[in-house]
Amino acid sequence: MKVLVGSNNPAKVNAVQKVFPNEQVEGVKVSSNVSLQPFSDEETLEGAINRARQCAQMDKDVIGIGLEGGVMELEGRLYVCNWGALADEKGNLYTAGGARIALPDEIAKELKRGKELGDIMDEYTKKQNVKHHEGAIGIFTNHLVDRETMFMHVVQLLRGQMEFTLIRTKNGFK
Ligand SMILES: O=P(O)(O)OP(=O)(O)OP(=O)(O)OC[C@H]1O[C@@H](n2cnc3c(O)ncnc32)[C@H](O)[C@@H]1O
Ligand SMILES: [Mg+2]
Repeated sequence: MKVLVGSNNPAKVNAVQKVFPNEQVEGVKVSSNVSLQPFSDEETLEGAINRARQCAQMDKDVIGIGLEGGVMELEGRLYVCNWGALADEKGNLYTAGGARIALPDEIAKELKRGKELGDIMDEYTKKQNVKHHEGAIGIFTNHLVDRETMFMHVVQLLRGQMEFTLIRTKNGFK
């Protein structure tokens, strides 16, 4: 079985490879078909599903995984949020959400002005491509949880749900 990941971002592809160590994992460029900066859980999840479904249709005997980052507002604060989806050729779809943390006000302000979080983080840290490395979550947790680790958790939740369904179907329990 091949696992196609709808992104070439190493933080995403490496997370999937670590959760599927015995499978061939490949990153492929697909469109999320949502905004470059999703601004709600709904839009972020939709982006993940769109990526996963396109990957699942690309080849035979593959599963497709879509991982999408975004931001969402809750009680007046902006949180970075993450969603994942796993699709197979038969049309089964599994979804899971990742950790979220509140963003500092100065970051939220820039997001509301229309800037992308990835660009804001590069300016803020004076680094390049933070989104391919530790991500906003890594920076604002003092590197205790980086973007790859956070996505690994999402992918574990996806793989676990798929396996649960496969075992349930095989054993016939409800
Ligand atoms: O190449 P792709 O797969 O698109 O990877 P990406 O880093 O652009 O990630 P997403 O499209 O999933 O994220 C949507 C936007 O949110 C930003 N973003 C989300 N989480 C982030 C994080 O932890 N650190 C930095 N930017 C993040 C990112 O810059 C994107 O512009
Ligand atoms: Mg992107």
